[in-house]
Amino acid sequence: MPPTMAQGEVKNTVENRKPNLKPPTASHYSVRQKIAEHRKSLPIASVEKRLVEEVNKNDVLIIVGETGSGKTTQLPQFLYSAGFCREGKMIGITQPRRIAAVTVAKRVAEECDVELGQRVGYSIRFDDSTSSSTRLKYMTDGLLLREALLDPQLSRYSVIIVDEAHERAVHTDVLLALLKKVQRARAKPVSERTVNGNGGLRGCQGRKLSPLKLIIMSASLDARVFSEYFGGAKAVHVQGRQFPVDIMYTVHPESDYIDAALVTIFQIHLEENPGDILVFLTGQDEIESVDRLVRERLQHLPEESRKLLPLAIFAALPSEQQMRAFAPAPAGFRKVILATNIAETSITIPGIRYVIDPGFVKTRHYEPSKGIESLVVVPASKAQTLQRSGRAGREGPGKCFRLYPEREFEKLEDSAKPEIKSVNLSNVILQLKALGIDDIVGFDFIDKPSRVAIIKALAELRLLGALTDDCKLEDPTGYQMSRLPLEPVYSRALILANTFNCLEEMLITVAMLSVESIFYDPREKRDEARASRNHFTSVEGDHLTYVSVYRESDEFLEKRRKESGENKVDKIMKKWCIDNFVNHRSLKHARDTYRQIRGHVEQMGFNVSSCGNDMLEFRRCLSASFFLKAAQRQLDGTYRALESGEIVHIHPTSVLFRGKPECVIFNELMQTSKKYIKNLTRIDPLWLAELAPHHYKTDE
Ligand SMILES: Nc1ncnc2c1ncn2[C@@H]1O[C@H](COP(=O)(O)OP(=O)(O)OP(=O)(O)O)[C@@H](O)[C@H]1O
Repeated sequence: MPPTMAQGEVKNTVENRKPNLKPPTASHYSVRQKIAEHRKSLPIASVEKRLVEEVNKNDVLIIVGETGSGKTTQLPQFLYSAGFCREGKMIGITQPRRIAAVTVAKRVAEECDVELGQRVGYSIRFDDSTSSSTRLKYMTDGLLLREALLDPQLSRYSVIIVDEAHERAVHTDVLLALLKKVQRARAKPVSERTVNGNGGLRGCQGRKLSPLKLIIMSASLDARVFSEYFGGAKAVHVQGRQFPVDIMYTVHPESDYIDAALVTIFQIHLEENPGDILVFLTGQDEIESVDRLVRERLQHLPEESRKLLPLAIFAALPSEQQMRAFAPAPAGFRKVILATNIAETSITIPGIRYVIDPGFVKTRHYEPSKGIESLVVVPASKAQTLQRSGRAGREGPGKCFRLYPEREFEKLEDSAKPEIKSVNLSNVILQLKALGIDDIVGFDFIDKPSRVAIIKALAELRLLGALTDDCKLEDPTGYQMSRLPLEPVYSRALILANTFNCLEEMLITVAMLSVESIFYDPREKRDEARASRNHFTSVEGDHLTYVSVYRESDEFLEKRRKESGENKVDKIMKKWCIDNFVNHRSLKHARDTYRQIRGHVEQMGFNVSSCGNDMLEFRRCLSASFFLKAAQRQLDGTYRALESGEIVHIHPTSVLFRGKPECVIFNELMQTSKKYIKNLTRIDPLWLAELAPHHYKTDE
């Protein structure tokens, strides 16, 4: 698995921004008027008074409303006007996804006619646009969890709104469980608030706090599960949606949904009224190949029909590139936005009138007994499908093209399985431990993860040195690991690299592993691509190769930056990437991630040193870090993963595919036609016993 990042701390505050003092213009008034009319027209507007009353009466309230009814943008404003931010208190609104937190905050700031970062702001991993005047704070649920590490009673908040709860993202589930505890703690008299040890919250003493209001918002109709979890909490339904969306199905199943999506894109482009298109695909690779195919097919159209602009949105894309999809298309052009399910909920992309939904989603699947985590493409659920079509009816009537027959829709699951049931729990458990919650098996989850999954994660955390043998958070390693916004195995790798004097190399590795595909391998030019990358391919494996790609690009960039100046950097980098068959977007993202994680480890007091050309030391450090994922070659040329005993194969994209070394460590195991291991380094098998003796005991 790539080192999927949890949410982290904050930077770049806008505390000192000056207010905008320009006098309003006529066009400003007309924009204000339009916004006021728009707000009044939203279905939620007619129930403002009732919702405020319900929030006053109930400490937990569940609000269910159709997509686009105005929940995310309006409810916080209603509560602000009703006085919930008196005495400097804040309303926190959490989202499962970063992109939603940012774009909705921007929109609400615009609606309130304030500068982003003043009354309305957002806070996501490594990016904080809030100030001391912020009262409506949009953020990811992971970020609020991290805030709870520093302020266990969330004392600055009067209300927390948990949005898109039906998605059941792992952080949302953990957050809801934590909020239940915080609510109880804040309801107690001050003298009883310090609850330590099993199931408690650490450090809850302090001045008197008002009760915390909790609002859970969801578009799906099943509020029951949340209501039961919160002891029969009241649910309110907001009726109505803003604009109708026509749903179209295919007559027959499509054998190739990529091709079907392409055909539909061009049908809409050539035959339908103006309006942008949003297509839901499963991942970066798919998005990039559809992007290429759209551009190729456009070349065969007459000049006047070529005004179609493909744009991408996926998680690994740097924020500023994601934001391009939100800008209006150039005059006369139609945008076609190729997105993963990160564009599925909460967001409004201006201009979208058409949605194309092939009906699939890539999700994580975890087999705790084998410790295997993989990404699998599965049919989307009904709830996801409804969210997708909802993206088309937000500024006017829309159309949604589902690329499967209607009878298939009926067979879909109502909602996706809670993520907590299908992920490696080591990250979640480490966070709970850091929050002072010790009894994980007895913890009050909405849906309990399996006992095997909990036990496996606890064992992994013990092996990584985060927990003691009796599962207590180990000081200082465990605390340091919980502070880094990374999966524990990668946090541990960075801490170890500090002692091996190769922190710089490990930072590069972790950053490069956090992007989906660093190399660009067009099918028709595969040999050419490999040859052009020969000079930075390391016979020792993929990690060392990533380090040399990163370094070479860095050196090249530094040299050119001096020669040509800052503003040409992006162009120069793009050319270097094309020449070397490196994915420009991925490398850019990896460079960003490197800077961010480096900031974190420096804040923790680590000195970023490099082992220079002594790659042996780096390989030993990789072995010490990833010893849980080691594989040994067998007589028939296949490999056996030492931890699970699974028979695995080196993935053809690995630089070790042909080399077939005796023993390797790897980061990712994926199941397609076979079980493949990806991101490998050749190691000496004796290192395992030497560097991880607690796991690989030798018989003497
Ligand atoms: N960035 C934006 N630009 C233009 N209009 C927007 C923007 N964000 C929201 N809107 C408008 O406000 C309406 C309500 O959006 P809001 O996000 O509050 O709805 P919601 O009920 O939370 O929907 P969902 O459950 O789909 O997130 C949208 O349908 C759209 O018309």
